[in-house]
Amino acid sequence: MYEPLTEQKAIALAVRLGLFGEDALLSSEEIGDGNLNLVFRIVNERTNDSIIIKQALPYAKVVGESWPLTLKRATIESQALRTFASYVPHYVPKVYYSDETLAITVMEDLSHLHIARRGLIEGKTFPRLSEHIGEFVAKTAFYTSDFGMNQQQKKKLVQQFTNPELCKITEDLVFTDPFFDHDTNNFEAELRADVEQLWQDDVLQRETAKLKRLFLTKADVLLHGDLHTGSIFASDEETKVIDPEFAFYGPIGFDLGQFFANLLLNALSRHERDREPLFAHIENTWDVFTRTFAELWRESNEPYARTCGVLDDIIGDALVEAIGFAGCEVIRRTIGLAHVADLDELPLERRLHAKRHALRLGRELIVQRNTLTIKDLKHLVQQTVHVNS
Ligand SMILES: Nc1ncnc2c1ncn2[C@@H]1O[C@H](COP(=O)(O)OP(=O)(O)O)[C@@H](O)[C@H]1O
Ligand SMILES: CSC[C@H]1O[C@H](OP(=O)(O)O)[C@H](O)[C@@H]1O
Repeated sequence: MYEPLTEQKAIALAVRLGLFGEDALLSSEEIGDGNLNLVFRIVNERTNDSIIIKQALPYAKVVGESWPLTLKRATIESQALRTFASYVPHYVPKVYYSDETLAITVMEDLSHLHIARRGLIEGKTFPRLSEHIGEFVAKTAFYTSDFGMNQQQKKKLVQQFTNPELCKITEDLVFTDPFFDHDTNNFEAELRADVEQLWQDDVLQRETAKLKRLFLTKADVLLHGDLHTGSIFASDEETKVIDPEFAFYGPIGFDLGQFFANLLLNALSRHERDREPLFAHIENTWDVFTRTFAELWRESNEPYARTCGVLDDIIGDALVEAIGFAGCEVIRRTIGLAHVADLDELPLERRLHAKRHALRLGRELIVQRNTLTIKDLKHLVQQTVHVNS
């Protein structure tokens, strides 16, 4: 039977599963700071060995029981971690155990690393973050695509990772609600005029509709589905991606777009002189992604993989998508239901300035996505900073 764990019940579960030695002295702490789930850290105080037990609640934690949410997301998460581990084991936590009924994933404790969002807010640079995320996205995308795996097998994976309830959250919170006067939106009263301008922007809405349609229909690759900087643990040497409960088959540019957007949001939270490391990470992620994907492409059994221009078309589409999806993420993290600490922790005047900037940047990313290069993102940030402010 499903029941939500408490700190004590999490210890009892760890003992029942035999995850520690018999003489272990266990302590437990609920450390979840995300929007949806419980996360318990269990430590053997005698040896300092530790594990993480993550449990889905039957509702969205950030809203409460009025927003019921499938427990199946825990199974999607553990299966996605295992699938990613078969391609990039060094970039995901080890999964020790999972249970569909209890909606739990027991995994490696990564507490020696920093959540990338918090580290970036504190000014850390994580020099290898972009190299690692570029490789993570390229390998998981290629090996789960029709170019990197048996195409019949891929159709089975598409079924396995059909994730309608979690996709619906993204369809609503990323692609729809922020672009209309919807009651999930949440923004400072001082931003109302800027937001109302956005709601009346027909060009923006038409382009966002195209991006939403891609998200709804384009089953390219197995995505993480929520690859923001709060879903990444990092240090100077290591990077680990967590929390793939939104995993599903979607457009190749989506994970890159989420990642770029959250780097851009952190850049906007900083003084102009301190933004360069974020732009460098964006450009390097893209370089590593394209180089790695192109190398893997040579392994493809698809006859069209050897047709001149096909790889360029895929990479070109990925960039246009990534820039457009980044624009949607920038806007929703500014005025939608789920914000980012990078902006929300700024003092009011700086916050309002950064959020107005984010709204303009998000719009231009969406509307101009077909003509921008990766290097243009930095210039776009510079161009959109002072307009009308
Ligand atoms: N494997 C892990 N090791 C250490 N801490 C973790 C691990 N997984 C999650 N956490 C902690 O729990 C927090 C919430 O986890 P997350 O998977 O993002 O939950 P949610 O799905 O609710 O967003 C993370 O920010 C991190 O502090
Ligand atoms: C009501 S869910 C809002 C938001 O939360 C998810 O993020 P996370 O679980 O990492 O905190 C996801 O981004 C959803 O859009």
